[in-house]
Amino acid sequence: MLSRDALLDALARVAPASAPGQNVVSLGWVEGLAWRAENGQMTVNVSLGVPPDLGPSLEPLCREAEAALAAVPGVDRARVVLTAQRPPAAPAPTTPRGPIALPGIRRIVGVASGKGGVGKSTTAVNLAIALRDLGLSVAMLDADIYGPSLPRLLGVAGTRPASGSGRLKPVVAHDLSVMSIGFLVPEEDPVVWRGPMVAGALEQLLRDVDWGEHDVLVIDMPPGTGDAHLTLCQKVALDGVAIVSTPQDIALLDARKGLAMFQKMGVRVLGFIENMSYYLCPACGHRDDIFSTGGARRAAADLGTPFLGALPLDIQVREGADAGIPVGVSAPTGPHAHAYAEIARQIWAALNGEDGARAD
Ligand SMILES: Nc1ncnc2c1ncn2[C@@H]1O[C@H](COP(=O)(O)OP(=O)(O)OP(=O)(O)O)[C@@H](O)[C@H]1O
Repeated sequence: MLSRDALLDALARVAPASAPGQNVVSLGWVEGLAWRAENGQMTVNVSLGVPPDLGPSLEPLCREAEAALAAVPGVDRARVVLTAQRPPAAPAPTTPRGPIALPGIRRIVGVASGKGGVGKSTTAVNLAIALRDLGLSVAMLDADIYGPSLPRLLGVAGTRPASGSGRLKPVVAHDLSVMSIGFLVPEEDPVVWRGPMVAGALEQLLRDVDWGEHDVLVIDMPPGTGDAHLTLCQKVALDGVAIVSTPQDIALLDARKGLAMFQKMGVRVLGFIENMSYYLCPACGHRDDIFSTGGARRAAADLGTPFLGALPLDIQVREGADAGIPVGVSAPTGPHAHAYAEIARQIWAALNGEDGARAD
């Protein structure tokens, strides 16, 4: 049985030349450590938070750490990534702002869209998986009270959360700690709540849940700009939001509205993500820009907002969503997982102020 101690012992043998007598564990560089079976192979994911100036010179150390971990009995594969260390003054491990305190959650990121059906929830789930694969401990809140989709997308529809000492425990799916109104209300019941009830339900999902300790909480926000957004922006210490859009003009118009709303609420917009951006033929690899790709990139440039990346329209993404096994889980080394990983890395860097951007 693999244990955290065995993995830390292996990492304690990895010593950077810049710090004689020390190792990556004693230096406090091990920020994320997670392991799980991927396609029958026990895979260990580690993120090392290193001083920003040392980053580029430490790639060989990463490979050394991967070799040390792979030598631990029971480990088939190891993946080690570097992230720049947070400044020591960062207020970890709690997020103090916002009236709803979530002690134990270090960073909170929202995934939003200006309109429905652009693939926001699918993107949020795959980003959460990609953050997990950076070695981070990840929780997810489905803030779509009217149309919760996380239970289905994560293959845990029909699960009832356990409760203990008056608080609900998140449901664990693919190593993510998840809460959704969909676990509490039968899926076929249309939720016909008025605004204040939505706000109340959301607050309960945040407050009355024993979230535990996590590096990041990913909130799948409802589409559009409504009551739930106001509640989340006012009551939760959002560190930033990413806005998902498709390349079509109409969706972008809505995305711009979303951007304006968050800016008005003083929530930092981390950037735009273009979903269903292009079509990659699975047979020949040909790329087809069916929707005149690049709209979100251009809009981001116009609006002075970062562009976080483009994701293909792909049947594997949809099939994974329908089956409750996100494509990042079923094909962790495939091109989709890679595209989500690139965006997740930028988001994590931005949340930790490593992109040079100022948190508003
Ligand atoms: N990149 C993609 N390639 C193929 N299909 C996708 C992709 N992204 C999402 N989809 C599919 O598009 C549909 C809508 O996705 P999803 O439910 O994630 O959208 P949404 O924006 O969250 O919708 P809503 O706001 O209405 O909840 C789903 O069938 C999903 O499988």
